[in-house]
Amino acid sequence: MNALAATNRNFRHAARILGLDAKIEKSLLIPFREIKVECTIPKDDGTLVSYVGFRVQHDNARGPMKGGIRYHPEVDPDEHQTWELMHRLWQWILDEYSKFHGHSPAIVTGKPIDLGGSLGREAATGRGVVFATEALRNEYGKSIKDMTFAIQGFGNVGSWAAKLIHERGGGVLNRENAGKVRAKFIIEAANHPTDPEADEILSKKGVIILPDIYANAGGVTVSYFEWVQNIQGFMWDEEKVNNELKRYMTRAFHNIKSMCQSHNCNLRMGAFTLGVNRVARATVLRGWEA
Ligand SMILES: NC(=O)C1=CN([C@@H]2O[C@H](COP(=O)(O)OP(=O)(O)OC[C@H]3O[C@@H](n4cnc5c(N)ncnc54)[C@H](OP(=O)(O)O)[C@@H]3O)[C@@H](O)[C@H]2O)C=CC1
Ligand SMILES: O=C(O)CCC(=O)C(=O)O
Repeated sequence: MNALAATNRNFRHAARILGLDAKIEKSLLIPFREIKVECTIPKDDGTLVSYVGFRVQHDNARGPMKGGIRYHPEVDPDEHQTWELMHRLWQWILDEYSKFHGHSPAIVTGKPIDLGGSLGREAATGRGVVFATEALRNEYGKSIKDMTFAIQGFGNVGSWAAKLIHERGGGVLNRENAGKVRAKFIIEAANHPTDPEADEILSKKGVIILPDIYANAGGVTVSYFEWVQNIQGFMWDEEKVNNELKRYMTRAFHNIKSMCQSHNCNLRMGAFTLGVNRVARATVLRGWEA
C-alpha cells in the first residue's frame, strides 16, 4: 500500500473514532491546494532539460503550512553535491522571496547556521526520537540504559539517534547480533516505515509501535523553532533548543496517551485522533467546513 493510501486509511479510522461529521471528514481529506510546476533549464552543452515539481498545501486552519522538500533520487545521488545543492537552494529561496518582501529568513527552514538556521536542527530528529523513546519507556518504568536497540538506516536520523542512545548507556545492535532481535517496541523514526497490514500483525503480537507522525516530529519541531527565532530576530543557544524540544516531545506523548485512554486505541490512533481533532476544531471555528 502506498504512503498516501495508508495515511488516508489511518485518517478515516481516526475520523470514525472521533465520530467526525462527514462534511468535515471530506474537507480535511482533500488538500487545500496542489501545484504542479515545470521548469526548463539550459544545460552547459546548450541542450534543454525539464524538471517537474509538485507542492501540496494541505490545510492552514491552525496556522501557516510547512513541509519537507523531497527530490527524486536520480536528481543528484552524490551526497556532497546534494549538500552543495541544498545550500544553493536555501539561498535561492531566501533571495527570491526577499526580493519582494524584504529580508525574510523565516520563509525557509533547515538553513545553515550562518544564514539564520537554528542550532540543534541537524541532530533534532534523532534527538526527538530519543526523547520520544524516553517518554514511552517512562510509561513502562525502564530507562534507555536497560535496553538494546536495533536501528535500521544510518543517515542523519539513525546516526544521531544511535549516538544519543549510546551516550545514555543504551546498547545498539550491529550486524553480528541483530538476528537476536525480538522487539517489544518499535519506534518509527522514518516516514511511513510500517504498512497498515504489518501494523495489524505487530499489534496482535503485542508489539508497541510509537508512530512516525509523533516519533520523528523533532525535526519539524526544531524547524518551527528556527522560524520562531527568525521572526524574533533572536538566536537561542543549543541548550535552549534541546530543552524546548524535550518539553514539546514529552508533552505531546502525554497528550497522545490521554487520547488513547479516552478512545481506547493504540498509539498510532492516539496520535492521529489528537491531530485530526485539533484541525477539525479549528476548521469548524473558522466556518470552513464544506
Ligand atoms: N532528516 C530529518 O530531519 C527528518 C527525516 N525524516 C525521515 O527519516 C528518514 C531518514 O531520514 P534521513 O536520516 O534524513 O535520511 P538519510 O538519507 O540521511 O539516511 C537514510 C538512511 O537510510 C538507509 N536506508 C535506505 N533505504 C533503506 C532500507 N530499505 N532499509 C534500511 N536502511 C535503508 C540509507 O542507507 P544508504 O546510505 O546505505 O542508502 C541511509 O543510511 C526518512 O524517512 C525521512 O523522511 C523525518 C523527519 C525529519
Ligand atoms: O524540517 C522540516 O520542516 C521538515 C522535516 C521533515 O519532517 C522531513 O523532512 O520529513
